[in-house]
Amino acid sequence: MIKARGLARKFTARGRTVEAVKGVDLDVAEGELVGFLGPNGAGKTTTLRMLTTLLRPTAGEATVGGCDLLKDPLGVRRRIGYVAQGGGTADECKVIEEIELQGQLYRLSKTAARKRGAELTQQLDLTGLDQRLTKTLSGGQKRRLDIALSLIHDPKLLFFDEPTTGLDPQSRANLWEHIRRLRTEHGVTLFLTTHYLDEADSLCDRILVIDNGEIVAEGSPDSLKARVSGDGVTVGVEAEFVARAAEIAGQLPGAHEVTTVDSSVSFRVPRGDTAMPELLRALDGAGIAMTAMEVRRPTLDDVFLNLTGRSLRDAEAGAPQQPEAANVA
Ligand SMILES: Nc1ncnc2c1ncn2[C@@H]1O[C@H](COP(=O)(O)OP(=O)(O)OP(=O)(O)O)[C@@H](O)[C@H]1O
Repeated sequence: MIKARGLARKFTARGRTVEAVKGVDLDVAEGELVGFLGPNGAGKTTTLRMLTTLLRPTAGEATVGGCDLLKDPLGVRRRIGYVAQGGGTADECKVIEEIELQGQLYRLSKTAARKRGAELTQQLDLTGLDQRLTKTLSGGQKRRLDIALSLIHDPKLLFFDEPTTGLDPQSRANLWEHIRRLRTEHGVTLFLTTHYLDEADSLCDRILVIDNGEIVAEGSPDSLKARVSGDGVTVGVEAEFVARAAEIAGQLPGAHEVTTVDSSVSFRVPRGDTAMPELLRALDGAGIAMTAMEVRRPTLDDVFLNLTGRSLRDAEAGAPQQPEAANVA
């Protein structure tokens, strides 16, 4: 569905050049739900705007929905839907007017737009809201309307920029369900950007981690977590046996970062669930009783920390500000 090679974009503002995206390669297969995760300013939106023809790359090439991005941008636009970060509805428009207008943009007749609009409003739990002004919708309803509008021409590939930014936890969970259903019930391939770790973790089959305009890791949430940091294990033993228990833990395959505090030993192993029985047996053999145990799966923040030396949250705080003016294509 998406194949990009060396996609890059520079911006020049006030004599300063920002390399927003530095030669990104990416592949998304039909039916995948792929997340583009990175802190503010990492280059997510710029990549998305290039892939959706809104911004011309300064280098690289891509095919999107089977069409060449540079040679056939119209073909790309016909095959994709795009939900922008802030949405695109006008406050004073009624829901039905937005749907009809969107249909017209894709050359649907008024009747066809209404028919498709009715299907989409039902699918996205917006039934009965046709006559409401969009400014009266809740954040979640507005976001679902943005999705409905992006699907009016029945695209099989949907780009979604920061789907749940600004939504309360309940609306976020509800929107995640709708996004999942787009894939499972309607066969839509989804490519979304997010800086929320839990969103990428819970929603996506595969995650591309981007930092400073470069992809620094890629994989399923579980494989990323397993590959980069391993599980954290803490076991409690009687204080007099701590040193010996630490020695035993350190001999487990792949064990690293072994530390002790009072009567507990902490370490990391590739798979905590399989290491625990082995550790239990070894401690038992040495006559040491385990008094407590805890296995913690690593988070995507551990992954980011391992890759970049910064936590994703710190990276957010230190994100560069966007210059005031730029030569947008
Ligand atoms: N029009 C522009 N002019 C100048 N610089 C820009 C422009 N658009 C983006 N940038 C810069 O390019 C870099 C990447 O920005 P981009 O918006 O792609 O990041 P992002 O990962 O989507 O961030 P966010 O999560 O905040 O949306 C940032 O340093 C940003 O300031």
